[in-house]
Amino acid sequence: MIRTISIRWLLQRAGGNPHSAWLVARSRDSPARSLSTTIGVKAEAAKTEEPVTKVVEPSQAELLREFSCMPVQRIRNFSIIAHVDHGKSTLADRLLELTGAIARNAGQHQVLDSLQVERERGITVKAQTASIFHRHKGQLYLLNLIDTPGHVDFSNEVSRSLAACDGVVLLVDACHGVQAQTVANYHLAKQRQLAVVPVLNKIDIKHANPDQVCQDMKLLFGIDPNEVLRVSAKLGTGVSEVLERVIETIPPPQVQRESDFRALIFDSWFDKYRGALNLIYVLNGKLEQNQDIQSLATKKVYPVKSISVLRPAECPVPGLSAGQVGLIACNMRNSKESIVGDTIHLKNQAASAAGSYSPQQPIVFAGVFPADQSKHVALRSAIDKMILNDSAVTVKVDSSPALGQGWRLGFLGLLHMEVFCQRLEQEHGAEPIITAPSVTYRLVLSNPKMIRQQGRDTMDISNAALFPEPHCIKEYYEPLVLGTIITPTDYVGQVIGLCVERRGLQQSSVNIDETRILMKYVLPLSEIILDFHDRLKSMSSGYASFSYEDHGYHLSHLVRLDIHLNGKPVEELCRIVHVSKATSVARQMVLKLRELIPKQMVQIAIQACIGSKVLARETIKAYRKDVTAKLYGGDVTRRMKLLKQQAEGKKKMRMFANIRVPHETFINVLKR
Ligand SMILES: Nc1nc2c(ncn2[C@@H]2O[C@H](COP(=O)(O)OP(=O)(O)OP(=O)(O)O)[C@@H](O)[C@H]2O)c(=O)[nH]1
Repeated sequence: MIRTISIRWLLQRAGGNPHSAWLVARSRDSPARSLSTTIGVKAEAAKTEEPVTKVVEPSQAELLREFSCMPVQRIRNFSIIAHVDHGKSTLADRLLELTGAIARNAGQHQVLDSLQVERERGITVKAQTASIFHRHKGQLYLLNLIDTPGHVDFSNEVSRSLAACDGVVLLVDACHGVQAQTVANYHLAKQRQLAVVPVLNKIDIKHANPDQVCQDMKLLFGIDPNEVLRVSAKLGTGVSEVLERVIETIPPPQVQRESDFRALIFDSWFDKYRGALNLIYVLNGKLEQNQDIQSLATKKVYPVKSISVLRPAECPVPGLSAGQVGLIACNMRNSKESIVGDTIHLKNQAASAAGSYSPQQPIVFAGVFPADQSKHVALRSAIDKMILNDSAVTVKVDSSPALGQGWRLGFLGLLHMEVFCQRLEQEHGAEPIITAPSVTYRLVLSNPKMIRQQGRDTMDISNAALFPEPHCIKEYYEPLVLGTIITPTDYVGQVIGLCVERRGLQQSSVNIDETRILMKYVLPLSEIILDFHDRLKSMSSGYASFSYEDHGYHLSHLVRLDIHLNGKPVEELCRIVHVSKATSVARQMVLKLRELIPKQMVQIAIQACIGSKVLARETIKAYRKDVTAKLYGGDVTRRMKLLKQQAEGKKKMRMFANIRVPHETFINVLKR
């Protein structure tokens, strides 16, 4: 006989506390008692002497009810951090499946990589949050999981995610071992004093070497090999132990429920109907719908229109308490109002800043202009919506005689820039022109007239078009980075060759084990932003890895390299380069442009120059229509006449030549 008990009735019997009712549901001492005090159970009784109690998983509605009254002690906030492709999103999938947040075998992979650009490129570019419930030793826990990106260009996403966490799952691929981004992310977590759960992934792969990787983790991070969990995120092996370890090792949030409401905005995005949505981490007190909140940065007041929790789909909840993560809509309109890193509190209550998160400083700058000035407003609105979702991008108004009004955007790397532009196109239908990206150089001016204009004797410049004449400059400085490279010893020669070619200076070299080496190099930032990572990967069959940190400015000698098409300078293509690289860069650029610019009705001369000195030149021949095709036999003079007419027509056309340069040329020309 199966009896199903009404949840409402059981809740009443348990004094309205679903959790205590749930606990009793698990006791199996007497059939009568279990039947009368159990929530969500079906009891199979009578058939056997020993009654069997079957616990049914709580429904979504019950879980959300649990959410509202979840004590802080049963909340864990953690991020999954790792090097690129070590399996973070796959592990997140398994955790979501295991906890019932998504259906098993739904055929969807990397569920949290929901952006089109993430699916197309197979990489995570945005950290994504999911609140999941898991029962451990009879108690239900709320786990806020954040899947972070692994690529160095999106490290801002990792830092902002860690601001809302008390611990991390440090995932390491059992085949590739510890990589440069593993080291960088581990130190980021340690700086914030977060608990670390070390996990080895991909143990199902035949040539995986988990013991060796554990030894490397011991050497580099001092992690005891016995503490390292071994899982296969793909097959699901050992994944439940990860959840158990998260609950046991990561401390509950250090928050106060009794004090006034205070929360950190750690992500935001734009919704067509509701405006800017803010993902918040509540540090103190409680927030409920229709309360008025105030931004600490702007002092503006907003009514809370809706509150929801991400599971990973949005589920409305009546309120959020300290320690919880949730999404609020409150009529904020743009990135000037919804600021990632800002603190919100209740209206007219004093509050201090909630978190120590501040976005990373961009290192690569590029001009972004509408292809047609009539699209200026649409592009501005698209950029504004995008920076709401990507707080690492900086925007300044810019203008160019050739391209009109636009913006100068700052990014964390070339991939970041490419992804941003791809998202502008895919998510907002904008197709801007992007100028050659550049780092910020520092110039000490010598010309008193220039100094008077600038008001100071140094000038920071990232736009090559504004590079002053050489006689105005006393000293040039360029930004450096301290790079960490981990490579198998087999490729050490090629990797050192690449670093030397990129003007790198070796600082140290340590053998991690017999097969791998960790090297530190000081490199000019301009030499690594474009294709250093790709070259490193391809020369080491994908095994070497690279991460970097700021290393200040260094004296240098720079020149401005101009590109002329049929004698006219193309401002978008001019670049600032080190003097020792000018000729080789000039040669590469003209050859690349010859490939990238399609043949047109006129001949195109491509020249790379410093001032009036031409360093390299290539020509793209014009299309030639076969005007003699219709002739059959006949006199040769007739043929000559037609060709002469064609040549005259072309001469005329060249005078009005308007060369079409495809949009993507401006980025692709820089890839070697
Ligand atoms: N054999 C095997 N493959 C795995 C395992 N976990 C992940 N993979 C594969 O590794 C690749 C990368 O997995 P992702 O989950 O996208 O890696 P990620 O760390 O999220 O990548 P980024 O976010 O771009 O840094 C995918 O092809 C996965 O199928 C595993 O346990 N075993």
